[in-house]
Amino acid sequence: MIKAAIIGATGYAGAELVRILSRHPQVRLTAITSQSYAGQAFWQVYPHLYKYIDLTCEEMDLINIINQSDVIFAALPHGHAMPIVLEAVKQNKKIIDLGADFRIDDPVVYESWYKVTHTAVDLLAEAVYGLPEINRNRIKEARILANPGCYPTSAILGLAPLLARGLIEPESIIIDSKSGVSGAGRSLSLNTHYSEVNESIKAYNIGQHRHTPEIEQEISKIAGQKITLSFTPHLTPMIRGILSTIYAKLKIEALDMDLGQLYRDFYQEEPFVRVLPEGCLPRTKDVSGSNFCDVAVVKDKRTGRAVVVSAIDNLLKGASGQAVQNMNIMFGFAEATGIDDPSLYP
Ligand SMILES: NC(=O)C1=CN([C@@H]2O[C@H](COP(=O)(O)OP(=O)(O)OC[C@H]3O[C@@H](n4cnc5c(N)ncnc54)[C@H](OP(=O)(O)O)[C@@H]3O)[C@@H](O)[C@H]2O)C=CC1
Ligand SMILES: CC(=O)N[C@@H](CCC(=O)OP(=O)(O)O)C(=O)O
Repeated sequence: MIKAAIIGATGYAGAELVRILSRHPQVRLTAITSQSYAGQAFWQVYPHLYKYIDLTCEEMDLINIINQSDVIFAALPHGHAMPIVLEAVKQNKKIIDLGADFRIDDPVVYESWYKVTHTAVDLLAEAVYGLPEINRNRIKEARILANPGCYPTSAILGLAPLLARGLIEPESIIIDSKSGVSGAGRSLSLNTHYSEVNESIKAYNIGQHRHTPEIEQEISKIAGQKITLSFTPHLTPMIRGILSTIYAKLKIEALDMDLGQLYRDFYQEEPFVRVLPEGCLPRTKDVSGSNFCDVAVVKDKRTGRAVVVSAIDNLLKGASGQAVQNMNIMFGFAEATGIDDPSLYP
């Protein structure tokens, strides 16, 4: 049994961590923090978790919280994880950051996209990008785990088999992603309130979304060459889910290949990637509340393009489910412990 703390437990990602970890057989939750709800019982903030845990939200007393824990989850807005990671490393504890602060290898790239000064540059090289399907062996040894972004999870898992086999023209990649509104977090904002998002779909941040360098960095590693791509996110009137549709020009040698078989072989051993049978396409509805990433690949013979569709729940495989999957790997627990129930969401 390990002791876990969640910093930022009252956000959407943090609340999902509370829900999963409160039922995880190998974990005891020792502390949950909040900036605005300190002193309140957690269930008062999230009534659907009444009787799951009896912890009260507390202020971030970093040194003590880290001292009392074996693993710390940081679920804060980007720019806030650096002091937590520094203290966790000082106390030689494992830290899983759900934000973006340790995902980008190059601090200059991080600072230019996030407009935040990185204050723990010396630790960036140690951080492991936590996509188990790609980095499982490194995750086993990780002390600092950079949990991937939600859009990048759907994009990288969709592209990995084609890139690993060198079957697409790397500069031809276009990623078109649609997200539910919970991807923007719980804080109130004009862009995400009901009458702005309901019955409406819009593209945003074209060519300048912060997940672009993260996707490019990780798929470049898989391909073994530097890749630049087009990524367009969309906000859709649903609460959870991301559907990514990815287009890429196939190389000549791939035109006659069975791409579905390629994907099935690539993800054969993966507990959380489901390559759908031919003729079936992923839907956000089918992964909602689960840690699954559903994937399908279609060869568009007329244009010579591969069209890949992937679906995840942004709060689970795109955030907290994946964070627990990573924790399981880091501590040697069975990888699906606590996240193998497809009805996770009440
Ligand atoms: N939502 C999603 O789908 C995904 C989110 N992530 C990442 O996970 C992290 C958390 O996201 P999400 O849960 O959506 O965010 P929310 O806005 O829903 O929650 C943020 C949490 O951080 C706390 N917080 C906010 N500002 C501060 C601060 N200055 N100091 C201390 N605590 C603070 C909030 O406390 P309080 O409640 O008291 O205000 C809350 O607990 C982010 O980095 C996000 O990018 C990653 C993948 C997907
Ligand atoms: C719908 C929506 O607004 N989505 C968010 C996703 C960001 C997120 O959660 O990602 P990080 O973990 O990298 O901050 C956005 O586009 O900014």
